[in-house]
Amino acid sequence: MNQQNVRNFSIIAHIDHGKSTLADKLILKTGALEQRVFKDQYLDNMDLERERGITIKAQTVRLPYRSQKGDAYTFNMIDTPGHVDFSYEVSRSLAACEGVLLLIDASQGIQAQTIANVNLAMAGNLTIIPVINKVDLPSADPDMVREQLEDILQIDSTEAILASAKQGIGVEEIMEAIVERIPPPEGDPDQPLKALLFDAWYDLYKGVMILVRVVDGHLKEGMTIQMMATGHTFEVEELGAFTPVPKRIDRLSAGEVGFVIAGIKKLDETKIGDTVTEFKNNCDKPLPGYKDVKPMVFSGLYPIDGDQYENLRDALKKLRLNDASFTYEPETSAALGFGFRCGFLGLLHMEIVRERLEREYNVDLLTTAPTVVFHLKPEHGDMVVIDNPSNLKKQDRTDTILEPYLRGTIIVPDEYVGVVMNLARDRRGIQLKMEYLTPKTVMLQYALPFSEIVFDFFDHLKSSTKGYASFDYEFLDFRASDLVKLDILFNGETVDALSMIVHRDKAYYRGRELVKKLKEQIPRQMFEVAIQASIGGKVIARESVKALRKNVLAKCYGGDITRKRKLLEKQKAGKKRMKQIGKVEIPQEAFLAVLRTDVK
Ligand SMILES: Nc1nc2c(ncn2[C@@H]2O[C@H](COP(=O)(O)OP(=O)(O)OP(=O)(O)O)[C@@H](O)[C@H]2O)c(=O)[nH]1
Repeated sequence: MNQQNVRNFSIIAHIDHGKSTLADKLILKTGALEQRVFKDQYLDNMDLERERGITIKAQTVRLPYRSQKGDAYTFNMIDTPGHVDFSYEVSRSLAACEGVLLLIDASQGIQAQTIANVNLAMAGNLTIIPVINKVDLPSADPDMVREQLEDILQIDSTEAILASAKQGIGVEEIMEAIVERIPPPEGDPDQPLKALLFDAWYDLYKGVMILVRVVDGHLKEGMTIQMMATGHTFEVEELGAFTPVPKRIDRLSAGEVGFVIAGIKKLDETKIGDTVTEFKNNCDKPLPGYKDVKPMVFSGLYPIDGDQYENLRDALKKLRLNDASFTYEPETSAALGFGFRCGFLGLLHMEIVRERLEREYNVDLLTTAPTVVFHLKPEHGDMVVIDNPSNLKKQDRTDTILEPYLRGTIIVPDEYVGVVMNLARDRRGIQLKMEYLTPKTVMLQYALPFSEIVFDFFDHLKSSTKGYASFDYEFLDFRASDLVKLDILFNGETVDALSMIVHRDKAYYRGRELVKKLKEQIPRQMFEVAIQASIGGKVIARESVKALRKNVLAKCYGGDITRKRKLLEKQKAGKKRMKQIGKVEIPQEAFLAVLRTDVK
């Protein structure tokens, strides 16, 4: 394909503004896939994505398009995820594009992630085609969105296309705009190969597959390639593109996007953001690459049944092949035995990993309460990373504990400004900025401790603003805070997996709330269970669960042995998600009780 007739673009939007629906329509309209084989949201092919209706992993498809003037084009379309946990995938995708379709819901208008994504696109000097979507809705207000485009994003609103991805309105116009407005890729086909590796995953049948955008030169089968950051060399076995079904092609030229299979055994041998070049005919210098993504939220994963430890290790290894953004390493807990400490990008990411492990690899898991990562700086000596509160052993007065802060951006109608300010203050937020975007819409920016927002901030924000607020965040820095370790004891024994690090001013409140919630979660046992919260050895709260003897067999008068067995089986199943700690049996829910306590 002539380089002049290639268009590489992404669709960016706030969550639920209709990216996947539009992507589907583009696939259908270009005739890449027949209606017969088409399933809604074709690109969301992971089961979980389909069930939750969200896009997790960015997908790329190559689409043929014949313009109204009759010329043939190739579109490379990259669908991007909308949730803030996965925003690193967005910036990755954008580096492979010359333009974006900026989708805005006509009834909701510009939201926090719209702004974050536009900033990324502008930083990458990409052409932006604004699309006002969902114009079919009775509540659609395209004029309001046009005004916002001008006022908030400084984008010429006459360029906006009115569309309904659902009903197929405006799709032709969008495809023509892609041809007319997005420039073809630059790059010199006669230079040595220079390609950006922007995604990689492990395919059960084909092994590691990498997705590249060729900048200069070309790739062809049989070529020996070299990864510039790692130095590894491989021979190209197969090249192809998703159309959306994988299709083999023998050459990828400057400006094109496609996948490469090159006998790469482990995902670790590839580095996303790396530059791929030809071995012995290297390009002069690598492309700028990406910042490494670091997990922000940590939690312990333990097999319910200790015998499943090796299975869990295997499952984690396999899953990591497909998701390099999550990390794991073995850890032991006095309470829970052998397990793994895992790092995630955020809570949604954590839930997804947990579900995939249980569903795809069939291991029953116990998850401990998530925590953010802290830095401990002793007066003398090196900084220690604390990704598990129980590792914070003894605190010296001279120790400094630092916690991660985020820059949170909130956009709300002006009548909710007071409510948002109160909420941010309760969460130790420091206001950085307040700006009227339009006479009725306000943007507030706060420096917020991550630990204060990780669990329930967004829910509170949504409910206190009747759903009108939108929120986006990015990592800011680590700051010293007055933090203490809160321990939980059952009958005098500390349960390390329940420890947490909290701000001193909130420690009493959190301790009291947590023991109350735990009391609700712990089933009555044959003896009384005392639940205590303590800080530095001093007990600050206590509740107790009264003793009870639950005799399931009492109901079985007579000697019906099958019935008796059934009841015992039932009781055993009920215990599945219990963990024996000392003499006390603790259900999974108890470990997550902290998620149900108000952070305030
Ligand atoms: N009425 C109407 N609904 C739409 C339109 N486009 C999308 N929707 C609906 O909006 C919801 C979200 O659409 P998606 O395409 O999943 O949104 P998304 O932006 O891809 O969401 P994420 O992948 O989770 O970021 C779905 O229920 C769609 O059916 C439209 O033009 N009109």
